[in-house]
Amino acid sequence: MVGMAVVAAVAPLAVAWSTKLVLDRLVAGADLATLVWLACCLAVAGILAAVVPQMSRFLSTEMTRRIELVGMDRLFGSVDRFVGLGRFEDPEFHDRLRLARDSGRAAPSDLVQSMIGFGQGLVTGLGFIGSLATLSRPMTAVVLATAVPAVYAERTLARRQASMLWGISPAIRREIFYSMLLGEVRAAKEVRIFGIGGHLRQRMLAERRSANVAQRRLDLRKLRVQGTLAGLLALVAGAGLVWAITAARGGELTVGDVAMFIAAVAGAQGAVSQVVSHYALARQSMLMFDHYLAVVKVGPDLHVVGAPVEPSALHSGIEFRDVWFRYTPDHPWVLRGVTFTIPHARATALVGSNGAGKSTIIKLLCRFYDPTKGAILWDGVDLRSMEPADLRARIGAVFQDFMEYDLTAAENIGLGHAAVMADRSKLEAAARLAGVHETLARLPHSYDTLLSRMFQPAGSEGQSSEEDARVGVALSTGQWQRLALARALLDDGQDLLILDEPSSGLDAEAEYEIHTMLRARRAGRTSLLISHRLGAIRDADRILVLGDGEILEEGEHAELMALNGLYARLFTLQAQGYRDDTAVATGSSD
Ligand SMILES: Nc1ncnc2c1ncn2[C@@H]1O[C@H](COP(=O)(O)OP(=O)(O)OP(=O)(O)O)[C@@H](O)[C@H]1O
Repeated sequence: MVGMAVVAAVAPLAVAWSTKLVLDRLVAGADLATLVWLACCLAVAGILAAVVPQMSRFLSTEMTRRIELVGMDRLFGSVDRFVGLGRFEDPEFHDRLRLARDSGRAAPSDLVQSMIGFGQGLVTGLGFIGSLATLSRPMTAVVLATAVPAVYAERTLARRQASMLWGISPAIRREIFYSMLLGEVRAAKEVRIFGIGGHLRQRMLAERRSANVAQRRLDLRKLRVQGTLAGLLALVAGAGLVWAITAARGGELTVGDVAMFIAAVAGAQGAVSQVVSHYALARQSMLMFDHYLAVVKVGPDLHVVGAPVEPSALHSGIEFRDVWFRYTPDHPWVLRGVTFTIPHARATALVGSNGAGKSTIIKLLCRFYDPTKGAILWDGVDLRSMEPADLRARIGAVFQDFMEYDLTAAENIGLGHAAVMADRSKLEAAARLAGVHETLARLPHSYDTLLSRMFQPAGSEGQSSEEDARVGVALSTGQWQRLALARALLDDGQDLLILDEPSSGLDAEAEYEIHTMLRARRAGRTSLLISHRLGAIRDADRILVLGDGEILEEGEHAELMALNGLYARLFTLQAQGYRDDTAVATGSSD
């Protein structure tokens, strides 16, 4: 690209000088051979001037593609190294990530291109300025002087552009959110049943309008500044032309000199604008690249220790010791001095009303966050002294908001486990445990069927079987839930199995089956189960009742019933519901 830039920089100079020489020799009546030779030089310079920009355009897009790959790899490599969840919940981080993604793609190549363009403009500019200086020194000084306000103005505009882009980020983020709601299948049902499409569209447009206002304000400023500068340049060129024609008429300049003068003024001005605008682009790219660097170089999101302790296979239990937690200092306390133990080889259940803090306890257990006060101990060792990845390797989990991957059934269970993907028996065993094997085996391509909510793409009839395998099959919510369960059950050797509402989407029979399976599997293993269906957890070895961020009750089912507290009330309420229905059914059949 540098080579191309040198040729591209020199070619216009060669064209201008060849033109001048051709014209001067023509007027002086030179011989045909000289004229033809000069014309050939002019033609070659013209061809180079025409072709080189095309070639350098290809090279620059190729360079952009390659830089983009490196940039994306480093950016998302850094994001993947965030071990906690806190940053993902920070709106400012999302704005920065979006700008980092854009600038990581564009800024490095923009910077390289602007540096090359800068150098190219400098070479051409110096050539034309030198040529102009041979014709008129005052004119050269005037052309050079116009560069000073241009540099200042473009520098200011670049800074304003970068801060405007940061300023409109929240609006852009909200606009993206509304547009996703309008186009996403998951939101489509509610958008239609509640008729909120128009409202969301208006909100999306309002965000776009507010971003447009800021962009327009800057564009108008650019128009004023750049328009004034362009007018100034045209004025200088026009005045110079008047002088050149007058001088040629007075015999001071030849016809070739006039052609050279016109080319030199235009070339010098063009080169000055090129240098200035590339300088501005470079500056803006560097300012925007700060967002990329901010993400790539950001420190760890959770406390790290120099020499992490390897978590041992669990043999005693996990203890929450006076754990206090709030998501940020601006949020209220979610857990207030929670103390309890999840004993080894026992099934512990966590119950409590909505918002009591059950899922938060799980997030702390997986070390997605660290306690604000207090400690969580794995066989007596503080989780904060462990590498989160080592800890998580010992935990299997089904989250309440589990993921549905638009991938094949096999990948949905064994994603990331290359060995398991090759030997399907383990996959199938996990699927059988979760009660989803039959469903998956019946799919058109069995475990290799793509599971997708995006359904069949248009015009898929008559496609090859390879294409056919890419056609998605939709599962029901309960089936997806079983898949998530199979994913958690895949690794048999995990020390702790966490199940946050693992059966909320299942029918009664399936729930019974799954719970019988889990009960059998839990025996002798450490598990933590959250469920609002108290029938599902009544046989747990220990039930913890959480309320308002505190452990209110603790014990086995019978003990808690005898206590006649919150658990007993909730359990009786649920049981009552079933009994009433049974009574009605029995009564009617009688
Ligand atoms: N990421 C978050 N940022 C701030 N507050 C949060 C966050 N997640 C949860 N909360 C708050 O923490 C409290 C406990 O939430 P949590 O999800 O742990 O409750 P839960 O007991 O699991 O409820 P549910 O039974 O509805 O699943 C709630 O008041 C909730 O608003």
